[in-house]
Amino acid sequence: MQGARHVVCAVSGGVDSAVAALLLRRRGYQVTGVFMKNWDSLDEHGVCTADKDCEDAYRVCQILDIPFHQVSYVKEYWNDVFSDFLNEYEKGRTPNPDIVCNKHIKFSCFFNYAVDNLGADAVATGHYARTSLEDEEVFQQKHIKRPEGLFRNRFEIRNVVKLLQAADSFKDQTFFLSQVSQDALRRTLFPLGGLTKDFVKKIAAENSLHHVLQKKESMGICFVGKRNFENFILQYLQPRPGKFISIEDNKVLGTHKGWFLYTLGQRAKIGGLREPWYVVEKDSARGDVLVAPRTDHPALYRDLLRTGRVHWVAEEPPAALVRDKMMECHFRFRHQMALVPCVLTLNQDGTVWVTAVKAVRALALGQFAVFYKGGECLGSGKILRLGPSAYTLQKGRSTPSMAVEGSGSGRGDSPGRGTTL
Ligand SMILES: Nc1ncnc2c1ncn2[C@@H]1O[C@H](COP(=O)(O)OP(=O)(O)OP(=O)(O)O)[C@@H](O)[C@H]1O
Repeated sequence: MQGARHVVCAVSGGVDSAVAALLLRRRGYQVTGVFMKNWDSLDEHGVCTADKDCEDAYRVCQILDIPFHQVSYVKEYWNDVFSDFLNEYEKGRTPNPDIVCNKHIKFSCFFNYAVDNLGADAVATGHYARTSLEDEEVFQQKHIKRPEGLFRNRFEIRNVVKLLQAADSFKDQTFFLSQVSQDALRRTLFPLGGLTKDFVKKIAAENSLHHVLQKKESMGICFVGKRNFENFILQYLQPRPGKFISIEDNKVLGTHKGWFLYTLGQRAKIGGLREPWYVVEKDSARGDVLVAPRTDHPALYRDLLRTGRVHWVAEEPPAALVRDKMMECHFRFRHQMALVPCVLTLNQDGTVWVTAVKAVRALALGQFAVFYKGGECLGSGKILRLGPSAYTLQKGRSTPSMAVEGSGSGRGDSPGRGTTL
């Protein structure tokens, strides 16, 4: 009889991956923990947080009595994630480095290392997500003792694997996994997919994993940490001074150090003004940031966008979308925002138009539109073009974000509702 199957678990030093590794051990797998060092600098207090996290990850592996490895993807992270992050900001977009990191680092570099160097049968992470395979396996294990060979079939039979939302819908992290490849997903376990965060913490407490329980949840962009975003980004991008301009009367209200410091919907602090103003447009060509006087200003609401080429997790693209050229589903463009019903229209170049049933606040170029249908995360595409806001339509003017960008040039296709962009 063969030995237990080998699962390499990404252990970050946090509670989720610690419990993921613990559960895998309990399921009888041979587990190895790997810590990835992706960012190599000091935090706002001059402490290298990666070193502290690595120590915590090492302790997790000691407590669980599993082998520990550390790998450095500092160079890969810089080239594939951080450079993209800076480029996107320079273009006036709002990037999502966590989605890009999962695609290029965790589910590519780490996945390949685990399989090729450590001989893993599968990898695992502490993400709150599920796959269609996971469900099948649970079902099979309920009725029969897992025979040898079942595990092998699980990874070798070329069934399409779906990415499914976690049972804990508040913690669901499929948004961040929406660009993961089918090959990696096929060999990935998400042991926390059926659990709530509270339950995960309880398991950690009951199993001597107190040191990871005390850590704070990772929030925001990991490499920025608690630092002031403006100070952080200005270490890497040259200031590009420009004007704050009121969208209502084109009045110049003040100056800023660079449009890349602002995201749509964000409150802009304009020197000397006490009343709040909100960013509604960025004109990277002129360097201006257009602002509106209310957080719910109609200039912030749009119901139409176009993505770049969509990455479909399971079906490339969904058969119904190919057949009908249109498909109803839901989307979100920020983690944990409520899902928005929408209609997708497929273009020949693999991009899609997304028409939301009602206008949503603060859609921004560069964010990912992530698509869902019936609990399944279908995939995502980067937002490269926005439709007009009700306000701009009413005023009869075009805005910078409506300009053609990158792929998705709008050649001869339309969202199918008579909108002209
Ligand atoms: N530096 C790292 N080294 C190894 N694995 C990592 C690292 N960072 C993240 N991961 C993996 O990715 C998963 C999701 O990470 P993320 O930071 O988004 O979530 P989290 O809820 O804070 O997870 P955790 O509590 O395990 O830190 C982690 O559970 C872990 O499996």
